[in-house]
Amino acid sequence: MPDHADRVRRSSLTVDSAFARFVEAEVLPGTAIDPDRLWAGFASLVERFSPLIAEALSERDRLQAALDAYHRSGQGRSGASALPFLREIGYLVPEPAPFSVETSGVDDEIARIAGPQLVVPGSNARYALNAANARWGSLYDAFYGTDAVSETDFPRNPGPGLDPKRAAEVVRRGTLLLDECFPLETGSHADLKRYSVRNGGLVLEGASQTALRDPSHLAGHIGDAADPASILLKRNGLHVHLQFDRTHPVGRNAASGLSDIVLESAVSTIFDCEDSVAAVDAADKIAIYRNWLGLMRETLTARFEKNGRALDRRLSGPRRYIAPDGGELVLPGRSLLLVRHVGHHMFTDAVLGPDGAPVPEGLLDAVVTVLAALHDRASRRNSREGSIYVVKPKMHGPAEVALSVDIMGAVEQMLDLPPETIKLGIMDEERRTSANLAACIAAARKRVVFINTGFLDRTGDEIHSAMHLGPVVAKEAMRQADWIGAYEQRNVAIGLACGLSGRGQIGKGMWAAPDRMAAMLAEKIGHPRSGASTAWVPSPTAATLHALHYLSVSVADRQQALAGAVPAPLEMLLTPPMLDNAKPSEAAIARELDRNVQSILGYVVRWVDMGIGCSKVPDIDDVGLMEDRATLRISSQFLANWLLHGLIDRDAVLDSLRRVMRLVMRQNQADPDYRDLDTSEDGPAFRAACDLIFEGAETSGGYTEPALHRWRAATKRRMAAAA
Ligand SMILES: CC(=O)SCCNC(=O)CCNC(=O)[C@H](O)C(C)(C)COP(=O)(O)OP(=O)(O)OC[C@H]1O[C@@H](n2cnc3c(N)ncnc32)[C@H](O)[C@@H]1OP(=O)(O)O
Ligand SMILES: O=CC(=O)O
Ligand SMILES: [Mg+2]
Repeated sequence: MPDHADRVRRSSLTVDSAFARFVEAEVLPGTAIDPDRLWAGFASLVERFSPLIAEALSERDRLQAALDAYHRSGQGRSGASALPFLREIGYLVPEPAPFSVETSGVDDEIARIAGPQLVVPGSNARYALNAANARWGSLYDAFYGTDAVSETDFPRNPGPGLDPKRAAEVVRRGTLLLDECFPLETGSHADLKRYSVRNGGLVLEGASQTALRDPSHLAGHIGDAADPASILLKRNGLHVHLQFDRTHPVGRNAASGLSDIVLESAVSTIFDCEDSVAAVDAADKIAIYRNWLGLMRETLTARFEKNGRALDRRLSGPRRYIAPDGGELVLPGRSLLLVRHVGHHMFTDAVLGPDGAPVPEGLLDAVVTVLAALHDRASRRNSREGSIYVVKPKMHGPAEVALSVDIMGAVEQMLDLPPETIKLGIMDEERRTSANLAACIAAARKRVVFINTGFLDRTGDEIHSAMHLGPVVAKEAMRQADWIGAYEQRNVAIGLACGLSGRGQIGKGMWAAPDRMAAMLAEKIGHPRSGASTAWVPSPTAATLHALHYLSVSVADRQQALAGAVPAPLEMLLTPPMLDNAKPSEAAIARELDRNVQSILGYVVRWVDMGIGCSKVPDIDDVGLMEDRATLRISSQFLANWLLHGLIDRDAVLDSLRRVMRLVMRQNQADPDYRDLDTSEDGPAFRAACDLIFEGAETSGGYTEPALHRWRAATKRRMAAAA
């Protein structure tokens, strides 16, 4: 039950006092909206949309119940056999007639420039600032600091200073990039002694004089044209900044003085209010909204200590160059920011509706984040087009997309914004959305700016959808299942058919192994090759490395080549990933159980006890994996499924939880905030993990929030009582 203490009345709403103060004293000033109008507008939004949201949620449950009954009767093992049934119950809607999206006022970062998309938990100001500034990143640092350059062949110097062999390899790899992407008429960039600019062209001096094979690759320079401090190159819409400094430890060993290669990296960034944060009450929501507001007002700063030094972080400014024609070229210093709201199924007691019930949290996200973005509409520093980019996750099918569109329209009216100022990113991460993707895009045709394969949630929903059909394949095998191949291919083919090329992004999912950059370099080039114009990365360093893929592959050319591609058959998409007769050995089952329990506990302990919504959690082999609510949904749904079908039993799960909790404690020992946590069996994290697994089959959508929120809120209450 929500706690009604310390609340104020606003219109027909009852609002947490601190929340009301935050909105009235921090968000509203500087906008033309006054508090009375805001709260009255929000109250009518709540009154209008709460019943519609409730209806959408019960439609989810109706369809899942119909699927469950169908599956219990043993039907639906192939997509082909299930199609008539899925049409009959309204799970599948008719395909729309061919159409093209009509979104206008879209910034180039979304519509035209293919490049990495970073995601950052909105609760962390230090990371959020870092993300906003991650538009540019040092390639040399990214190579030097990660396994992108082999740590076995070129070990890192444990002491201070650069290891010369590793540094030389970094430079060699940088030169390979330059030679591949900016080839010379003759020779290699490694041979050059001087880069200079003459008559708007790049003059390159080595043993002899040479030039860029494609002179249009030169985009600008900084400093004296005869001996520039920097040269700016451009390929496939992305800029590459060559930094020259003959006093720098790297530059002094390079004949040309090249000391770094700085890549345009995170072209866009998603500020996340959803799966990477732990926000269970008004205080948590305020902290996240305050960071977003600070970004929109350009006032956000963070002070922190790193390597024994106090550091202040603030937003970077634009970068200025002399263009080849002698004019000034100003490039954004920051990533274009989008904001991800929570899904329709979330409610928050930061505000209580006229009936005293928590309001739909998505409505609060819509109003407060758009209100904060009004500050940017005045300065146009984030969106030069004056657009506001909202990413809406976990929508099930076109009716829910239409509902989001109506909510955005109502928010625009309420805040006096021109229609369709708010653009919509559609996460294609629930099965009913993938299966009706064209209709989903059609429902948002004037606002849609991206579709993205959120394959992590999508995997969780795949398991939940088939919960009663039988045991599903293990997590690793899921990546090879038919449905996922069809899902990824269809997303691109349908996105292209709906005219997203040049108007919005077709995006791919997260690289969830933040320390495995060599593997990322090898695998994630598949994304631009598949025709996707962006893909998610977990960190600025990953953004810089993933940018190499877009420099190398022209997404525009790939999209042109793929135009008219036929989407993989719906039957394939809708064939569930069942184990069938291939029951794993007892040892394999035990390993899979421990592996998933490890992911769950490692993440949940930090969520419930420390309020950290996204963590790097060591897996059973000690590889740090990014865990968020979506990966938790997979692990918990997976175990719930094997439990339901008798591959594991309750005692085995409890035994694994007990053993793995000890391992998790050991893995976290170095974290000073961790030691005093309650990791006992009665502790909130253990119990949350139990709820996630034991109640997983019956939890609507297989979502993790009910258990996480319940136990985090209980922990916060206990901490408040003890304080
Ligand atoms: C399924 C989905 O919904 S995916 C989307 C949700 N997931 C995400 O948003 C993942 C975002 N990434 C993260 O949260 C983090 O990278 C984690 C939790 C995976 C790992 O975090 P850490 O263990 O702290 O990373 P690590 O110690 O390697 O690096 C920390 C440094 O990288 C920076 N960093 C790491 N991730 C990010 C990020 N996403 N944005 C900006 N900076 C980041 C930090 O600012 C820090 O640098 P600083 O000391 O200069 O501030
Ligand atoms: O939100 C992303 C996902 O994969 O889920
Ligand atoms: Mg997701």
